[in-house]
Amino acid sequence: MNSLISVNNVSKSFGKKQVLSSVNFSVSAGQIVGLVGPNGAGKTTCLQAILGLTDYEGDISVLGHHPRKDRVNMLNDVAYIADVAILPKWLKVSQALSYMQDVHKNFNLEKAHEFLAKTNIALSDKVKALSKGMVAQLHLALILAIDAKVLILDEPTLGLDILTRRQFYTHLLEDFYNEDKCIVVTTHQIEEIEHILTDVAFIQQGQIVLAQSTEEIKKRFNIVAVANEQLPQADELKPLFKNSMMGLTTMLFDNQDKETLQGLGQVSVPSLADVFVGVMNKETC
Ligand SMILES: Nc1ncnc2c1ncn2[C@@H]1O[C@H](COP(=O)(O)OP(=O)(O)OP(=O)(O)O)[C@@H](O)[C@H]1O
Repeated sequence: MNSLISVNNVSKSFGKKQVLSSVNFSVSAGQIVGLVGPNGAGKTTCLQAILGLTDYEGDISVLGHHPRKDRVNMLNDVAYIADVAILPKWLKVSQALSYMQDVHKNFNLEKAHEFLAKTNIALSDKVKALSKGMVAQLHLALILAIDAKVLILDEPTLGLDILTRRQFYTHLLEDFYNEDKCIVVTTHQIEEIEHILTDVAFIQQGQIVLAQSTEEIKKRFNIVAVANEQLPQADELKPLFKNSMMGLTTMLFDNQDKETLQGLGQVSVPSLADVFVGVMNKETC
């Protein structure tokens, strides 16, 4: 597969505090990767290294460019949303569009107009007069109108209501994504983006603890609603996660034989959030 981003053995410290330790992963065309981890795990630092916004040890290549040494060329084909609230408040929507057209050679004004026409945002509106959700939509219009190969989204829907969050991801798939591009997205609301992810990378204390396609994850992990009389046998198989509620115990298993699990109770495919909780409770995976 055609690798658009490759991160090899990347480490990063702030003073004595190591926040990334030998991080390795790659992202190919067509992949939508969720970088998921608890608060302070190193997600933003990792994305900033990929974008050349912070220095690091190790090697990163984005579309063949070095993010620090060749940043200007790299940014022709990379788009980035860091935070929905960073557009200047005094800016008019029309000025934001002209600015993007002036500074970005791959910005398509017509596409931005088309996108904005689907919203309640007027070209004459100032950013300060827009609601948070509308600022996010404007931001998205500006970013999706860039014909970028790589899109990096760091918690792009933070603070937005559920309808706007859903709309955001729908637009992302319909108006930006195609098989020549890749997206890396961080979020704490994994259940909301699970359906769009092709791959996930779980990060914990600066280390990637699991990096796999969502398809492989669904095959590898199983949730079992364990019957009470089977609890001792189930415990022997060392579940990653165990939850008992109202007399019913559910357990998450990694790489266990399906038939054996079926003997313990009803087996189902876990959500990525279940797998995340299980993997985070385990030291290594
Ligand atoms: N500029 C900085 N100076 C010192 N420490 C920093 C700096 N930026 C981040 N850190 C530390 O690096 C670690 C990782 O932070 P980072 O922002 O990458 O985490 P995150 O996974 O994005 O967290 P969150 O989900 O809370 O946004 C944290 O312990 C944080 O305190």
